[in-house]
Amino acid sequence: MASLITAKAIMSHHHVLSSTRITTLCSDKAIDNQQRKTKLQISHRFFSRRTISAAVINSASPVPKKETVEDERRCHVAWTSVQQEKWEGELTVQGKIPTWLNGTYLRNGPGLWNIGDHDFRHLFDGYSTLVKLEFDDGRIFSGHRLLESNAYKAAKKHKKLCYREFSETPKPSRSNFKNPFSGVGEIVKLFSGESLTDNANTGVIRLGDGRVMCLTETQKGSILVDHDTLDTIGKFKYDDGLCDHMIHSAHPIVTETEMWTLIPDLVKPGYRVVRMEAGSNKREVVGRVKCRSGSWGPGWVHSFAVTENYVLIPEMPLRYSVRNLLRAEPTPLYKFEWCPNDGAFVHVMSKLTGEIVASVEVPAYVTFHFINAYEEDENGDGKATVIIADCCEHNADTRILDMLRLHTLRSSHGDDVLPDARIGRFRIPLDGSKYGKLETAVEAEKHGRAMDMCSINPLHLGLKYRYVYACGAKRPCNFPNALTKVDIVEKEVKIWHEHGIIPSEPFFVPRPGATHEDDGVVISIVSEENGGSYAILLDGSSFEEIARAKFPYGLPYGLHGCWIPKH
Ligand SMILES: CC(=O)/C=C/C=C(C)/C=C/C1=C(C)CCCC1(C)C
Ligand SMILES: CC(/C=C/C=O)=C\C=C\C=O
Ligand SMILES: [Fe+2]
Repeated sequence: MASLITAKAIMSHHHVLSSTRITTLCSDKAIDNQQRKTKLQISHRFFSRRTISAAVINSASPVPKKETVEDERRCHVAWTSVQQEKWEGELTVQGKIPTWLNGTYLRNGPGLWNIGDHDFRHLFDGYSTLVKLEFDDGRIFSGHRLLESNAYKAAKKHKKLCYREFSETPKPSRSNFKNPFSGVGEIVKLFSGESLTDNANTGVIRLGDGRVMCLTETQKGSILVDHDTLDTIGKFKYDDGLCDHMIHSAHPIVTETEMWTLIPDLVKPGYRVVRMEAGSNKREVVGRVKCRSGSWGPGWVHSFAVTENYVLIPEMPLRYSVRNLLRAEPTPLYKFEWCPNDGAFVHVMSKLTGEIVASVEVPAYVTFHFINAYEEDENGDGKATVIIADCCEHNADTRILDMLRLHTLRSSHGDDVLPDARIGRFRIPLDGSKYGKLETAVEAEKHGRAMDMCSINPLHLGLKYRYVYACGAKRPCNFPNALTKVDIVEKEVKIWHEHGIIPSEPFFVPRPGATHEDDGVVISIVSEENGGSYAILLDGSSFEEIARAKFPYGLPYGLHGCWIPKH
């Protein structure tokens, strides 16, 4: 079977699409490489020859020459760059989409890992690629598109890396090689934010006022998009003086009325807790917390949690490191360092007053993602005595960061090499105690000792809740390869898995009017071993398949998504 497929023209009330040639790569092993490259060049409108062939060979740097063909055969489409900048079309649905599900699921993630002659090293380096699934009366209109960040546009124009990505630093220009002051210049560019990426490849959120924004950990990587066309609208301009802090959490907490986020301070280690009203571009500082550890840098903060009345600020022992920030070549911990001897902490701030109401030392932990948090009133007098906060916890093992290197992900030999993870549950007393607890919420074996990329019913944000949807594992694996539903009250787990798949974050959408927490659907996009991919819809309660819709081409792994209801 040839690996070129033509997507038919599709017309609907607002979709007038031209016929688009699209390409799958890993599906047809027999096709001759050279022939394949030629076809790609013909069918491809956007990428340079080198970009295409690099994507075909799909090599992570550095890969010995003789390995490339083997690598290509082994390579999973999850770690294969998208083959064109955009595509749009209707997907054929198998099964039945619930009639109430009308709106758009938008997913962001790194989808292009090479530019010019340069192959990226880490999963988080890739250029942002948006994928949409528009549910319309039982039909699915889909598409993907690369985000037009300055980092991506510059890379395309100059055919090289131009900004600092998660693990990569652009090479100094030739004229700067012999310049003894170029090092100082690089430091200035780093600390002024000039050299930092705006490649907003981590998540996408819908603000309460309806604006849709892609995000990463650099503040300049806050980019507005049109969720229908996937067009890049432009930078989100924060109308406050807080951008000089350069970085923020990649996971703000958004409701219909407000957005909360954390801004780490690299100079005076601490975090600003900020709030922005829906409709505004101005973040207000609600409070500031100083880091407790004596180390130079604040703990890395990818995400955090809120309850009804409090903001939880994690201070992980995985800390920003000035030494590693200044290094051109990455270390196994990239921009961070592991400082367990300096302690691990969680701080709790009042949303109303900005006061710190608890600051406890906890056992060492490593987490990208907080799941949820809530207040508990143990005395039954209406006053919160303890805060419960759950996160995807990697057993205080920092190896997970380096496991997400593309070469490691691509060269899977069926070995069981994914480090164990669990649902870590913090208990943070509000009585002035010095210590908090960190326990395993549900026996990790039940979800294959993998746990990340979580979602909950958004109506339970900051409140007591029961169900976590996340990626788990069917071992052996080198990456989470199953979808899981965890009942954290009954401590039961449901698993959905098919051989050879890599599913992205299971995203829960509640049914309007539902009275049960798990009454809704779970959406995920699955990359298949044979080079294909499909969108899957699971029933939120039974966790069984309701419908699926195959893409006419393979899509890579993606990170986080959001739901934009149709009004
Ligand atoms: C994709 C994801 O989850 C995380 C992306 C993180 C990024 C792009 C971090 C970038 C950074 C720099 C370019 C230098 C300063 C530190 C840091 C925020 C890690
Ligand atoms: C994909 C991932 C971890 C998987 C490990 O089990 C973490 C992603 C973090 C960024 O959003
Ligand atoms: Fe994330």
